[in-house]
Amino acid sequence: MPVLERSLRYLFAPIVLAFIGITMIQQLTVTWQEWLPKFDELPYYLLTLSAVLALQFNCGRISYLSILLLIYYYLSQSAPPAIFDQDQIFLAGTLIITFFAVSKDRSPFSIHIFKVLLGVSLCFAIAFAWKTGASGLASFNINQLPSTLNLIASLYLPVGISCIVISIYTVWHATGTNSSIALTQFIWLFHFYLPNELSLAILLSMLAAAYLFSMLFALYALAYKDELTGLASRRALNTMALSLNNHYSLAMVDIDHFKRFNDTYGHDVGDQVLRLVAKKLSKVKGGGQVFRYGGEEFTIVFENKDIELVLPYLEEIRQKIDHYDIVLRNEGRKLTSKSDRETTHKPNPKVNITISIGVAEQHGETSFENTLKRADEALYKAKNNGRNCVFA
Ligand SMILES: Nc1nc2c(ncn2[C@@H]2O[C@H](COP(=O)(O)OP(=O)(O)OP(=O)(O)O)[C@@H](O)[C@H]2O)c(=O)[nH]1
Repeated sequence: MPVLERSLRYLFAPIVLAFIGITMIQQLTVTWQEWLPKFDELPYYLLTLSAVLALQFNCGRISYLSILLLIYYYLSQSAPPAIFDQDQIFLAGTLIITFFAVSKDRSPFSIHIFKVLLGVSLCFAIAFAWKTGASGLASFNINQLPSTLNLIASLYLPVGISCIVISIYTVWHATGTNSSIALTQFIWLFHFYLPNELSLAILLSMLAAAYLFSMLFALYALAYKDELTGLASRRALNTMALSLNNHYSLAMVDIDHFKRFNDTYGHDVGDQVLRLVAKKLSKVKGGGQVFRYGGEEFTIVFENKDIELVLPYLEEIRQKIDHYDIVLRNEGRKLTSKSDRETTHKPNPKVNITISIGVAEQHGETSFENTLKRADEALYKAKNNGRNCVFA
């Protein structure tokens, strides 16, 4: 996925959506004044739920953040902690969010909990030291300090650096969890810089809801996406079959002699080839929806399309894969990128793979399983016919 798309999807979209959400809730709170006290309890339930769910799915970072926010909310509702002032808490929170943004998800019930405790304590220590140092600087005649030292005396510098680090990391490692952590930073900034705009209870409830949604999406991907190729999985195909009408064409695609390919070049290269074929297949024209059926088999469903209409699209994709040269690196026999190929002087070995396709049409009352079986039979014929062809 290009960097721009990753930035839009994982960094800017969640923040813009949260901003729109905040603005809408602000409008609503004007008319719902009497309901506001009822929201005070909500972060306790939602953050606890997200902490427990995150524990269940080994999303350690979301779990820790939920617990820390829960503690912060509890303390801010009762007696604010006396040892730290607001600036120190704000800076410590920012550093903790940055710490979680750049660390990996580990099981919260492992030895890593000590690393996390150490990291969090260190963030508090840095915040404390920074503020103390900044106060020392401020005791000078601050107007005589160079502007960079003025920046240090305020919190803009560390907070700015943290925001940049979180943003880069979120775009670089574009995942739902990292996106949620970037959103945490946004909500944290909003809470401290605009404290009177929206109550902490509503902000934290929104954030906890975002955590829960991100976990829900991760679960959805787990159930309906194939991990290796990123295509929709066989389970997704079975679910789609329930909503298909009685008019569609279905193609079964199989890579030819894939066992031989695996045996010659290794399983890792085989995996790369599967990804490559999946990428090519997903560009099939005619509105075909591509699924990984299992192993080296794929399924393409063309809704409301006759078989005569889809045959040229399938033939086109077969030819594209047939004509595609896969370049292997000499050492390690790994696939190379285009730039690698251009910079390496020694010509790398090229290999070709081909696919066979069997296609069947559903037009009437026969079941999905029946159509799938007929497409499989057509595929069998394509294999017997010498492979690298489309058979209906
Ligand atoms: N690398 C890799 N190989 C896989 C994966 N899933 C299945 N395979 C391999 O795909 C091969 C399928 O081999 P076969 O079913 O015998 O078929 P084939 O060698 O493609 O021969 P034909 O289909 O008759 O052309 C096996 O060697 C499997 O190990 C996977 O996820 N990754």
